[in-house]
Amino acid sequence: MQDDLIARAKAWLAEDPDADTREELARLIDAEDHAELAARFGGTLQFGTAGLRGELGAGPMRMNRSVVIRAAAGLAAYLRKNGHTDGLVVIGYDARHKSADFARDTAAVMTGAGLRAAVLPRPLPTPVLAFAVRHLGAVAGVEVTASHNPPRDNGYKVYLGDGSQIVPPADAEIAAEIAAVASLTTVPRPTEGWETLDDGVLDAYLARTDAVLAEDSPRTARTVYTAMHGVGKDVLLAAFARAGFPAPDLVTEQADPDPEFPTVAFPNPEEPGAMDLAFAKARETNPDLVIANDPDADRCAAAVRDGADWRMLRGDEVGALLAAHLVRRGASGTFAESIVSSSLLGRVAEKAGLPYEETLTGFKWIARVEGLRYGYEEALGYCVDPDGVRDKDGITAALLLTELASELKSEGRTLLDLLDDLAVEHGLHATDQLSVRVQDLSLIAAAMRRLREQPPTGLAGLRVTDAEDLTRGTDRLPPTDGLRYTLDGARVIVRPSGTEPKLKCYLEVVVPVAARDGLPAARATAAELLTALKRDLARAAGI
Ligand SMILES: O=P([O-])(O)O[C@H]1O[C@H](COP(=O)(O)O)[C@@H](O)[C@H](O)[C@H]1O
Ligand SMILES: [Mg+2]
Repeated sequence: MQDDLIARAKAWLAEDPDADTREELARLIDAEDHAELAARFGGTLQFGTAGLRGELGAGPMRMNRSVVIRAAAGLAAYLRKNGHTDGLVVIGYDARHKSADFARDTAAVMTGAGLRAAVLPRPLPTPVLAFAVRHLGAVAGVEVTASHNPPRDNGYKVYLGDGSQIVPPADAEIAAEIAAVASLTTVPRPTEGWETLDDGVLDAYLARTDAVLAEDSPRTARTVYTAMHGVGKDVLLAAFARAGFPAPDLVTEQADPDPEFPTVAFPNPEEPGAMDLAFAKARETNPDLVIANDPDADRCAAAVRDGADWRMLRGDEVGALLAAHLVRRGASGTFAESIVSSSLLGRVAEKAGLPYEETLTGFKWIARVEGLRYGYEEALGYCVDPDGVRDKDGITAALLLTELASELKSEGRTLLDLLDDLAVEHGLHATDQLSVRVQDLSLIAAAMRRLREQPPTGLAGLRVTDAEDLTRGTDRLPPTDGLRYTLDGARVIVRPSGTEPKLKCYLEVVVPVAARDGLPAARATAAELLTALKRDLARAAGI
């Protein structure tokens, strides 16, 4: 067994084109570090919520040049089998460690497979790549990014010609082609022959952002903006200037790309502390709104002044605000969200007489909803212009939210006032998340098992009226590893993250509100219920 492990590691090492990972692997082999080798050679990275994602390092369970070359070769084989023998593959990348190398390897493999490859001119937001796929008539797209993951991670998002990320069965078919790549020596990798795109594609993306805003809407809201050490700044500033918004005040320490993300523990606006510098700036400049992108700028977070200080809006709050704004503007088409997001969107759509759909987690699902006009997920993702970008887009979401803030400002109101309106109209929909990061992935499986073996019959004093195991799928949803509990006035979903070593529990309580003056009491009740739900759920899951 252990000899086999060493043999596999040596075979991998012999083909590894990257001096960094070669050195790392040679050290592990010399040290006969079986535990580390088993962790790296115990399987292969699989497509998750958003493509491949994992820690940088040597071996098939890590992100590295060998894994990327195999992934690209598998994708090329899949495209060729599906009749795209000389189609265009467009490739984007963020500013993480190795991202540019992985993009170049992908272009080389596509070129070697007889496809045409075009690489974006520099590190750019993921939505620019998603836009470029359809704009350029590509048969596929790849974005090298690990989004908001820690600095040591990287990843690989795969899009097909419809501009959306892959879903079953394409992901399994591509995975089978990847598994069939026996040796890197069978993968031709020319050193040239692909195109590096110029700024034309970015100009076209920016021109398209015009479609997001109403022609004569007010553009007065002042903002503070952080790019979270990622690639969003230049494109966001260009889009804001084009729209005629005041230039955002930048969180300068986080404005430019830095693969070490030095000022934050995790470059994710959802994580505690990530917004500290943005809040400090906001206390100085007192804007109408604080906006953050995640490092690949497909997420958009927002914060507002609430009483004496600033507070983050939850993804579900921003999701409802944007929906209400689009409804006020007379939008038509389907509103959609993932099942882990707030049920308030369904209420808003219903009231407006608009079709509404629920999907599994991830924009690979939301973006495919037929007739989609607006889609969002609680993880700070919003698709506000599906004809432009069939994925979440942190730039256009920021534009639309800033337009809404401007419009409310012109009425002497704020985003919080609009949230109050929604609560009075539809009941207070309060959400929270219990998210547990683990070192040892088996803890997540153990928690899921425990919940399956001993399903809770009540949580936070509320009765569980329905317990669904989503691995069986439902009449509307394909199978997924998740559990959903319906309670009297609450809903809980538990699932393993598909992008990070985390167990995520999504909580929602709905508290009726008779009139505006009942809001503070409703908020207090909701907060208590959410706290109790977290406590009882953690106990039931043993986490
Ligand atoms: O990382 P990003 O910004 O691309 O975001 C990715 O991960 C999020 C969290 O997924 P999970 O809960 O499985 O970790 C998903 O909601 C999103 O659709 C996906 O694109
Ligand atoms: Mg992202």
